[in-house]
Parts: sequence; C-alpha cells; structure tokens
Amino acid sequence: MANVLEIQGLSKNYGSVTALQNLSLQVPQGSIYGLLGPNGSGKTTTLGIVLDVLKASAGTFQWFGQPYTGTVKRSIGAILETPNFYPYLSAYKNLQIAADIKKAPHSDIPQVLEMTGLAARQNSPFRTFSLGMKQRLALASALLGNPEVLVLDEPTNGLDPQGIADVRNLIRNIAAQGKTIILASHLLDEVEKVCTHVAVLQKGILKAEGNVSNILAQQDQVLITVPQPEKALSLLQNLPFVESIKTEREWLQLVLKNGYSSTDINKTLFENGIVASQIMVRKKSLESQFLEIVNK
Ligand SMILES: Nc1ncnc2c1ncn2[C@@H]1O[C@H](COP(=O)(O)OP(=O)(O)OP(=O)(O)O)[C@@H](O)[C@H]1O
Repeated sequence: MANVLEIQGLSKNYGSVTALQNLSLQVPQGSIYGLLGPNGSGKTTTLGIVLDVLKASAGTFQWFGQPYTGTVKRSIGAILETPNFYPYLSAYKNLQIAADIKKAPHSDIPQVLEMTGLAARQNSPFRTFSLGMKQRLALASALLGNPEVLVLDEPTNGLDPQGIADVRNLIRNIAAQGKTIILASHLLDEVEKVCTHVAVLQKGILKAEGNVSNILAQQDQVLITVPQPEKALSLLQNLPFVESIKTEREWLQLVLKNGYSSTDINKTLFENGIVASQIMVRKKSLESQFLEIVNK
C-alpha cells in the first residue's frame, strides 16, 4: 500500500518547550490514521507542520512523495480549528463562500450536503445549527473539491453522544469511499472505534505506531485454578503462545499472544491430563493498555 504522508525526524521547539522530538511515521493510503495522545503531546503541532501552518525546527515530510504545494494542497482537506461560518447565512451560502475560497466548483455542494446529512437543512441559517451540525458543516466544507485526504483535529470535541456517533459514522463513511483520514484525538475509545492505524504520542515522542488491532490489541488475562498448580505451571510456561504467567494465591494468571484464547489453554491442560477447576477471562481495559504503552 502506498503512503499518503511520510514524516522523517520531525522536531519542533517553542523556545525552551520541546513539542515534538524526532517524529517519524507513515500514513498508508486508505487508512484512518489516529494521532493519539494526551493534551500537550504534540498532535496539533504535527498537523500544523504537515499542513504548512507551522515551521518545523528539524525534519522533513512528503505528501504523495512530494512537497506540500499547489496540486498536493488541493488534494488535502483539513479542519484544524472550528471554521468561521457566517451565522446569519444558510449552510448552502456558507459552503458557496468556502468553495470560492478553495476554488472548488459549486456543483460539489449538493453532494457534500447529502454526505454530511445536512441536505434537509441547507437553507437554515448557520446560527440555528446544533454543535454536531456545525461540525458536520465543517466536514462538508473540508470535502469541497473532493480531496483525497482529510485531516481533522479532535473532530468530536465538545459534542454530545449523538453528535459524536454522527461524526464518527460520517468519518467511517468518508473513508469507505477510499479517502485517507488523519485525525488527532486524545480519546482512546475514539481511536479504537474509528481508526485503522494509530501513532501514540507522549510529550512529543512517538511511543508506538501501527495497526490499531496490534497496538491496542485486547490482550486479555486468563485466570485458572487447577488441582496440581506446579505441574500446570511447568507445562504452561513452555507454551509458545503464552506471553507471561504468574501465580497469585490459588490462581495462575496468563497473558496470551494475539489470536489465542482460554480455549487453547483449557485444551492443552486437558490433553496433558490436567482438568482446570476454574477458568476466568479478565478483560484488560484500553486505559491500562495505553498506560503500558506510554510508560514503556
Ligand atoms: N505557540 C506555542 N508556544 C509555546 N508552546 C506551545 C505553543 N503551541 C504548543 N505549545 C506547547 O507544545 C506542546 C505540544 O502542544 P500541542 O498543542 O501540539 O499538543 P496536542 O497534543 O495537540 O494537545 P491539545 O490536545 O491540548 O491541543 C505543549 O507542551 C504545548 O504547551
């Protein structure tokens, strides 16, 4: 898969504050790529640099293998801050103005209104919109000119649960049309639910990068009790799919490699003449996985 964006060794200092340190990453075409990190971890700074709003202190980046100029710029739609729409003008009029600024054809407007679910409200003044509708209008505006890539900074910030669900669905629908989406978020569950790829940032340093399913993999803990714990322990600790094992009172606690489950443990024990008296699976929370990644 080709990369839409490649970043090499990007750093940014604001005076004595190091906002980004030697960041390198690749965004594959067609991915929904999440930049995940707590407040102040350098997400907005990264997006600002690759959109040419901020100047890097060091490092380079390429969009489609090229610098961020003319044609490349036109193939990227971005929302870095809440755009300023005119409160008394309708959604349609606001999009006309946005299209003129972007030199996008007005014929795009009905399609982006349809896509963002605003067609029925296209003649309503912007000031009458809910926050969720305002954010969808911002997405509609970013979609004018039919860009190949959308860059979004915290797209669900401040929205209520319905607004969050609408915007997340919309992002998935846009990606399903083959567009690449890069989004910054401090919300673990957002990245887990929406993104295909993730880069985890902390204090400007990349802590992990890759497929969401690998990075935020649900590594559950399997807990078992057996009548002969020593025999079970020596058997289980030599299994190739057991990542770690420890004992806590009568329980053996195991973490398994991806793709394996408690069934595999039960089967192995049984085949070796050990009948487990109890088997329990404890889900590891996303938060604890995230803390493990950033504390590594
Ligand atoms: N203009 C600036 N002047 C000084 N320091 C800045 C400036 N902009 C950002 N920073 C600092 O750089 C670091 C990274 O900030 P950045 O906004 O990129 O993080 P973020 O992950 O996007 O966080 P948030 O979600 O809060 O926006 C923070 O320590 C921040 O205080």
